Amino acid sequence: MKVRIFDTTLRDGEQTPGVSLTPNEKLEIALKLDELGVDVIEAGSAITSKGEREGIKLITRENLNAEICSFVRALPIDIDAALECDVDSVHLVIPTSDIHMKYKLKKTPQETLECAANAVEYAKDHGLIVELSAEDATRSDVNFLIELFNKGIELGADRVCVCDTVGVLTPEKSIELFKTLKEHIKVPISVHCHNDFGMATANTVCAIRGGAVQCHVTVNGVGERAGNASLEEVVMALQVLYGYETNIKTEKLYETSRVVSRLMKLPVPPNKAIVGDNAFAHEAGIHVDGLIKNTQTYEPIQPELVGNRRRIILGKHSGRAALKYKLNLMGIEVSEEQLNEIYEKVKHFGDLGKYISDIDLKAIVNEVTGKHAEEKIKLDELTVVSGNKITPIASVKLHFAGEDKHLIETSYGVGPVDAAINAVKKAISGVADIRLEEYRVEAMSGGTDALIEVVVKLRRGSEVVEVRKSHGDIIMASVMAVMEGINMLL
Ligand SMILES: CC(=O)SCCNC(=O)CCNC(=O)[C@H](O)C(C)(C)COP(=O)(O)OP(=O)(O)OC[C@H]1O[C@@H](n2cnc3c(N)ncnc32)[C@H](O)[C@@H]1OP(=O)(O)O
Ligand SMILES: CC(=O)C(=O)O
Repeated sequence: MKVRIFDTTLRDGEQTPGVSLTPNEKLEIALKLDELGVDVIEAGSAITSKGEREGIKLITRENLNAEICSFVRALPIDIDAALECDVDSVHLVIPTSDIHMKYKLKKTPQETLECAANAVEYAKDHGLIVELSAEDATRSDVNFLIELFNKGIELGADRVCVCDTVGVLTPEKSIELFKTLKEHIKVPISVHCHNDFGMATANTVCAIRGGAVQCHVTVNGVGERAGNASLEEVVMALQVLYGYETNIKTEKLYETSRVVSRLMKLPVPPNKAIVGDNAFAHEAGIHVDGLIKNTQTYEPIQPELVGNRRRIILGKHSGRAALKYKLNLMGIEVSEEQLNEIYEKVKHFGDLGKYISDIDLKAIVNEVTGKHAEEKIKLDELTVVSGNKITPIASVKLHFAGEDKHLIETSYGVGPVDAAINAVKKAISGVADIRLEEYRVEAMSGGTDALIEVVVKLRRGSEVVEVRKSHGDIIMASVMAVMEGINMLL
């Protein structure tokens, strides 16, 4: 069976406290979602604001493959706002639990039912596809839920949706509830789960097993409070563990995750299933040994299937097989005796609480083999000028050891860090094509004099290095990290 994916990253996902997307950012995410293959894009809630409507309009103008939907309350004013944006469908929501009807809506169940019925009729009269959605459905009387859904269906609702608004569903209850609903509802049933108890993925998958045919999900599981069911988890669980099909091009999951993370300014936790940077990372020696022999020993799926990649990390838990593998990848040959010595040093640094980066490993190898890699390009001078009445400007003087020459370059930036890194990039542009793929500030203790840790990821062709540098000055930490990465790639 093929499950329809209704993506609500741009609506419920954008309700993540503190997140707000510009119209163009919404469009960028919508284009990625369409490429990914979602069936429905809930582009927003048209009544919310002028900017929200601008974003939805930008998306509807693209004529994407996905159905474009707006959230609406059961109110004509919301439906009119959605119509103004030219959406295909509305996610027409009405609360059905006693607590929501009594305290929030201030309506009796009968008045609520009439409110929903009028709204469905209004939306259908205006040519919209209607997904009639019961808010707080999982704390509602199931007979009332069925009555309300069937009233809506009578008036033309095309689909219905059961919302576990505060995430209190359990997998067992989910299967039972959807089995019951399927017996009484003759249109496609959708499920919308929240992650308050970390059960959103399990509850969504169980809803499908019970009889739902469409699920509401968000990229990276973003959303209100603890978030929504995560698109990547639900899709992969449905496909790999239960044998359902979806239209998702799974190899685009990782890149979609990173676009959403970047635009929403919400980092993806390293241990996030499927798209986390640790989802296919291994340190434990026994695991890495197994992986080298056959990746299936410690990976349920291949990282390429979801566009992620395998990472072998060296540290306290590493074994010799991992070390040999890493050295081999880096093109470093050592004797068995040197290997043992390097291995002991890796363990020693691990015991000190350190993780061994590629640079650390190279330094250890150099120490053991007596070869000292020279710094090919050295930062001689760095000057940065920034302030409230000046475009940040930086100049760097680099020393190229091999040719014994100096190069001075100047550049602007949006801030002093950007200006400094732009100046370095400009200076080395004639030497090698090295791109800065990722820049983040990872750890900051309190206080204006705190130590700043900067992480950069640089690429030269197919070679990628990640470097961390700490310094009390964020500009120095940033430039030192970039310079070290450049030297590694040269
Ligand atoms: C579970 C969910 O995720 S629901 C979706 C949540 N999304 C949003 O809230 C979108 C962003 N919201 C907004 O921009 C604003 O809340 C607006 C524009 C929708 C409304 O703003 P306001 O008119 O100032 O109303 P406010 O937000 O204070 O209160 C909500 C009103 O909608 C009513 N309402 C809530 N849900 C529904 C519904 N499904 N159908 C009909 N009316 C509803 C409430 O009863 C309340 O009405 P009242 O003012 O008569 O008491
Ligand atoms: C409609 C919705 O987003 C919810 O009930 O959670």
